[in-house]
Amino acid sequence: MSKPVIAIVYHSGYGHTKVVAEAVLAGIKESDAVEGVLVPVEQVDEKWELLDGAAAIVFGAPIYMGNVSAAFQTFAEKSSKRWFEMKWKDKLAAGFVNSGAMNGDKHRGMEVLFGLSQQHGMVWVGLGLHPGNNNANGSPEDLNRLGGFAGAYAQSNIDQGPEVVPPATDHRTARHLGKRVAEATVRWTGGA
Ligand SMILES: Cc1cc2nc3c(=O)[nH]c(=O)nc-3n(C[C@H](O)[C@H](O)[C@H](O)COP(=O)(O)O)c2cc1C
Repeated sequence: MSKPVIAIVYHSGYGHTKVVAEAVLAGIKESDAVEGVLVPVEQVDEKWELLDGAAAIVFGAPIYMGNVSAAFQTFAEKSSKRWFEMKWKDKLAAGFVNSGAMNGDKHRGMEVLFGLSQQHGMVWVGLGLHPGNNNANGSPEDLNRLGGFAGAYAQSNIDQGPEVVPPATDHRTARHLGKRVAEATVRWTGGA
């Protein structure tokens, strides 16, 4: 039997959110029992069948003007064709967002990703971590330094390129999400 597929559907206008998507993929790849695939929204028209066959879909977007980017939202609207037949019902879902500001209205974007998953009848997997960087001994190096619960949050200084930001700590948090979704997928599907 083939391995359950976890697709990561993401948009990245300038490469920063792509780095986060790659970190999620690295976490998925820690498991031999599942297969991870990156799907940039620009390529989604060739990937609908792959998404229909996936066991889990992780959604990722940069925050533009306090919301997920328009390109991601275009993908979300195109996915309505799947919604009519409830093709994604009972797949696992998870999300990650990335923005320039520490807050930057990231959670608003995360709620859009969650809402998309619920429209499709999917089952949401959160981050499953305590917040880091929230006490006297805490540090920006902590896992989950931005203290998210619903998914993986990342922050990229707006004057630095994706080879520098988001920082390694956010890569680790995103990697944790990928690993968690892989483990959840094995439990949810009964494994390969
Ligand atoms: C059109 C536009 C709007 C943006 N709006 C926000 C915002 O509302 N909040 C924020 O924190 N950062 C905002 N940013 C910064 C981006 O979220 C940040 O640069 C992010 O790393 C871009 O990711 P990408 O390279 O994957 O596109 C905006 C950037 C652009 C280009």
